Amino acid sequence: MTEPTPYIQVKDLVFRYADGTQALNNINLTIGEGEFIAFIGQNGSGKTTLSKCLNGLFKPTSGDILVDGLNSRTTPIAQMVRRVGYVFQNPDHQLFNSNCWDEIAYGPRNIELSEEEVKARVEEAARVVGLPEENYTEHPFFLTKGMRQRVAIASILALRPKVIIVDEPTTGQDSRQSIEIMDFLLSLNQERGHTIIVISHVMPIVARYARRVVAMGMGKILLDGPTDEVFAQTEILAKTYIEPPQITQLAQSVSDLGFYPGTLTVESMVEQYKTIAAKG
Ligand SMILES: Nc1ncnc2c1ncn2[C@@H]1O[C@H](COP(=O)(O)OP(=O)(O)OP(=O)(O)O)[C@@H](O)[C@H]1O
Repeated sequence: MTEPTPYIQVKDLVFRYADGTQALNNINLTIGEGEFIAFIGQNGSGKTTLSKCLNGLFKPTSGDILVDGLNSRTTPIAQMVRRVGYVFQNPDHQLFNSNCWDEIAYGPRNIELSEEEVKARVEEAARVVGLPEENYTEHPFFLTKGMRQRVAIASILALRPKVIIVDEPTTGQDSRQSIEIMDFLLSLNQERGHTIIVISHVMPIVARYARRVVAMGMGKILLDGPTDEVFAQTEILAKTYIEPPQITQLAQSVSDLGFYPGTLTVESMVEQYKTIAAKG
């Protein structure tokens, strides 16, 4: 597999909040173009803080973050958000305009694009997320949660960032809606070339969609690698109270029969079962 071109480089990152809480401790991380990554870890492990550092909302206490060659310490936030977008966990914390059009237009207007360019970007972003034209003038709060999330993503897309970080995209959604939003993020990754980072506590979703997992604990990176390899590291994961998906746990418990301990999906488990059964 060829290595993706590096787009974000995090070097010895430490982040401390104003009250002295050290949320990130010596983080080193490279994120490439076109990756689909999940940040996992128990509450308070530093996932959100790291994400806000990556898009320039927070400046490092020490260490450096280079995005597209620009150092986040010295790069104006308007330049950073054009490269790394962060979609809040709860769209209701992000949406504050009285209609969808103004919501999506807010970012492009804020970076002082011409009204013509703003219009083109809003139309494009609305089309990509599947927001019907009749909803343009509607207040976002009258939409379903799934649709509000799409408006939140559209408002980030309108800035055309290479990297989109989505904090807990499936919280409060049923399984059909979760698959819908994750399939949509996958299409942004595969069809439009965006690097996608999701923060998630839902391990079957992580197993199904992420190609790489960064597992955090106490402000540090505990594991970073291909999803199957990370989920095979049960002892390290247990330290941060992360349980691999049930299907992975099942494969691990019968690995002595020839099942791969990094099995991620039911489909893969069934295929392995057929092969093992055929051998008798
Ligand atoms: N505004 C703040 N001021 C002080 N400490 C904070 C602040 N926000 C977060 N923290 C602390 O920083 C640490 C990392 O928190 P962070 O929200 O980044 O973790 P997280 O992994 O995203 O958690 P969650 O899964 O609950 O969203 C925690 O100890 C948290 O209590």
